[in-house]
Amino acid sequence: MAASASSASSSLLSSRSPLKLNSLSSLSWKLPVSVSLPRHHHNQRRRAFVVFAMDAKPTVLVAEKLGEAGLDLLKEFANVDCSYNLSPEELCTKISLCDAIIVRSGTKVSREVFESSGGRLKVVGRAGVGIDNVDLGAATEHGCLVVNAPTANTVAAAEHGIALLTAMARNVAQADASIKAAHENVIDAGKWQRNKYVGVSLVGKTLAVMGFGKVGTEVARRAKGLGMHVIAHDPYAPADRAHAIGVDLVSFDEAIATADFISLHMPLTPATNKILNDENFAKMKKGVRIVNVARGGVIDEDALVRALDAGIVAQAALDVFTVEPPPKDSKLIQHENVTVTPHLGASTMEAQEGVAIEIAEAVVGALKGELAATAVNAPMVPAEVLTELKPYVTLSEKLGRLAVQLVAGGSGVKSVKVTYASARAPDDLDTRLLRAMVTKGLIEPISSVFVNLVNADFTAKQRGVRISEERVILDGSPESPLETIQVQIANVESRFASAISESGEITVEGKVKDGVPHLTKVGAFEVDVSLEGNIILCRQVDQPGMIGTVGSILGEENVNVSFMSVGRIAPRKQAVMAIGVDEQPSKSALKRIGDIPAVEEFVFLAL
Ligand SMILES: NC(=O)c1ccc[n+]([C@@H]2O[C@H](COP(=O)([O-])OP(=O)(O)OC[C@H]3O[C@@H](n4cnc5c(N)ncnc54)[C@H](O)[C@@H]3O)[C@@H](O)[C@H]2O)c1
Ligand SMILES: O=C(O)[C@H](O)COP(=O)(O)O
Repeated sequence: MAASASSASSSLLSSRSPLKLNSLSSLSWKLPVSVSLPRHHHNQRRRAFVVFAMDAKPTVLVAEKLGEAGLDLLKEFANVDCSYNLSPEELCTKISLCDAIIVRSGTKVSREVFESSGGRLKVVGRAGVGIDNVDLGAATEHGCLVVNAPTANTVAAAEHGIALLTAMARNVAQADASIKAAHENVIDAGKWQRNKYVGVSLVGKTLAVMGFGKVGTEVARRAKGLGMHVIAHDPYAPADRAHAIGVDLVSFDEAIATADFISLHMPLTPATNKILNDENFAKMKKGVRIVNVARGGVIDEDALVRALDAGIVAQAALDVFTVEPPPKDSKLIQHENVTVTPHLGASTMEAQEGVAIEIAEAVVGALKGELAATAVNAPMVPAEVLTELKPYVTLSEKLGRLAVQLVAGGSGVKSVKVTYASARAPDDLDTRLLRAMVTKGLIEPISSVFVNLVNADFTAKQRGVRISEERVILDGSPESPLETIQVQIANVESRFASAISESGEITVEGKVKDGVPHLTKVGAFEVDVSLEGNIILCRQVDQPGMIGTVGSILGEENVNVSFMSVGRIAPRKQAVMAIGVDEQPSKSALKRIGDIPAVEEFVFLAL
């Protein structure tokens, strides 16, 4: 084995300047075109997005109100059609005449929209962060680039969070409604209810910020200014960033149990879906107050009504809902201790101007054939490259997912190294897609960001995660593109100490066997388990009967085991058992495994 190669920090789209894919002149907009790539892209030809002949002005449909500065930018380059409140049918009719569309969260850009465009629609611009209203799969299938504006509304969302917090504490909305209702009834003195609307003070109270990202950080700063004691829970945020503004990062349970106020700022992911539920409301201080300007789905809304009725939650202030607009008969909306706004977090003049400029620049850039740094769906990768790399793409993403789940809360991920062992010459292996997929695996489980080849490096850089790559050049014939991929996270603690290698990093390694990605190494331990379903890792004293004992527990708990593999340092010393399971074991099943005397530590990892 000849050792290695270069270490390169992420460079693709490493700044916000777009990557220019092609020249504009003399090319037609009607079809994606081919452009030559440099040597390290195998001299293959790939399709770029949209290209216009200089004489043909594209048409941009602006389907929801957009700030003037953004409209002006668009008009310099395109015909702009501002048509608001289109019905789905009207949108489908109009779209066949448009090359790009710009929306906020109120317009559904569905599969039907892409189908109705007859191939003309090339760019969707989301003037905001969340892209849940755009069918990304359909966009990609139709070769349509989706871009968003992820940063311009952060402060607006934070300010709205603070507005809801203070208004809720002082019953502003309820008191206002009561006086107005009284005036409609020709001044009913009884409605001048100074005693009913006595509020609570914020100073000295504990605020738990759940999700210490862009918005959460700004909320924390502002709450400190109000004299609140601010704690935060975010398993993936670096503790030093929190300390820098006087905020302590704490566990989820500590945050919800000690808070007088809880403000939600995490993305809606499978892990955060209904994270505030009956079980967690029961752990809260009686009389806690809750603010949500993140996504409605992070709260189990029925459980919140129960918690309000039981007096566990004294008040809630909500900007977002599982279904928007919420049904008219919603008990939550009608609850007297609940204050609501119609998803207004991003709705300030300033944020909308900022978002408008951000999205107009991205859409114009995309129409010119540039890959925008805020693109959220995949550009087209040459079919030949994709076919060969497909299992390695899956392997890369899953190794990233495993590695980040092994990080202990509060550690913060800053330095990741990806090592590719291959007999291919470096020029014959384009690792951008693999690096992007490792990044996707690392970042998506902990964020609302959609990561792909276009935005992976940008996203990593924005989050302060440095991804370096190393090549180990193997002897032999390069039949397959890669032998192994290793992902290492440095300077972190692990939830599973055995995942730390001798050199001190969380280390996971895998390879593709018969087209299927396998995990082959965890820390210093060699294992072999196919990366399908989920995985339990257990460190134990190597002794007879362990596989049977763990297998029996999982069998009794109706959890199907797909693979089991044991890697050990030496007979009767320590061993790591990797168990592939189809279902997520219950808490009690995991506890039973943890209670086996020979088991020293274990962790469940979702793929
Ligand atoms: N109401 C609005 O109009 C409005 C406006 C902007 C953003 N938002 C929403 O606010 C939320 C935050 O946006 P952002 O721009 O700050 O995103 P962000 O990606 O910058 O921050 C999200 C943070 O949540 C953390 N996180 C992930 N999983 C977590 C978990 N299980 N527990 C605790 N923290 C977790 C991440 O580590 C990250 O630091 C998103 O849901 C976004 O859609 C709403
Ligand atoms: O995702 C976002 O950016 C916010 O939720 C704001 O959505 P809006 O643009 O519809 O106000």
